Amino acid sequence: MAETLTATPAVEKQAFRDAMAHLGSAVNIITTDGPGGRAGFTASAVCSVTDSPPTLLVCLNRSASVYPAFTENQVLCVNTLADCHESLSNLFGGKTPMEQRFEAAEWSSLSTGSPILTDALVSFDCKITQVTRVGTHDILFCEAVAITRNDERHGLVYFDRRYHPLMRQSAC
Ligand SMILES: NC(=O)c1ccc[n+]([C@@H]2O[C@H](COP(=O)([O-])OP(=O)(O)OC[C@H]3O[C@@H](n4cnc5c(N)ncnc54)[C@H](O)[C@@H]3O)[C@@H](O)[C@H]2O)c1
Ligand SMILES: Cc1cc2c(cc1C)N(C[C@H](O)[C@H](O)[C@H](O)COP(=O)(O)O)c1[nH]c(=O)[nH]c(=O)c1N2
Repeated sequence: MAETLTATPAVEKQAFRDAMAHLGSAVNIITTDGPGGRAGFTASAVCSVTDSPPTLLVCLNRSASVYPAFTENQVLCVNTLADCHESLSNLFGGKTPMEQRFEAAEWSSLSTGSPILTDALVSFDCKITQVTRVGTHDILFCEAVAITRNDERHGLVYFDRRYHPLMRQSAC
């Protein structure tokens, strides 16, 4: 007997989002620069994939205003935010004009030319090596070509739709 195909997902979008709000995650500003222009957005959908070659993934909504810049430049930097970066995260989280986003912090560059946030916890300067399309998002697989770290700062976590500082354990 033919199986009935249905467009209704087993879990509704809102139920999925409510559930995902229970997963704490680091907060990152993903930046790029190149022929497609300078752009940046806040992302929590970031994780390590493999260390050989050193690869992270970043999930980017194709409807975001920054999407064309990332696809054209093919490079990006994952700037992981510290506890002092809550307002910067909101600024890069949508709607604000691009110049205004970048004016709010200091930037340098490493290897690819993507903006490096000078006081980030860690910055992974990357080239995009592979892209997989899933639903509304593109999964960008990114190979790190340079890294800069700040080992003193405290972290920032997004959990339950709010920001929380994440303290380093002091040395004993
Ligand atoms: N992966 C993403 O695209 C993502 C992640 C976090 C937040 N956001 C956006 O930031 C804003 C505030 O988010 P919030 O966490 O305060 O409340 P929310 O209710 O919009 O989201 C709750 C959680 O659901 C997930 N989520 C939200 N939108 C998603 C999407 N389009 N695709 C996949 N997962 C998604 C995230 O894990 C998020 O933390 C919203 O506009 C949201 O869409 C997007
Ligand atoms: C805490 C938090 C976390 C995320 C986001 C927002 C916030 C506040 N946003 C949304 C993303 O930052 C926003 O869509 C972009 O800034 C693009 O917005 P404009 O289209 O330029 O207004 C987001 N978008 C995305 O494509 N992938 C992600 O992982 C996340 N994560």
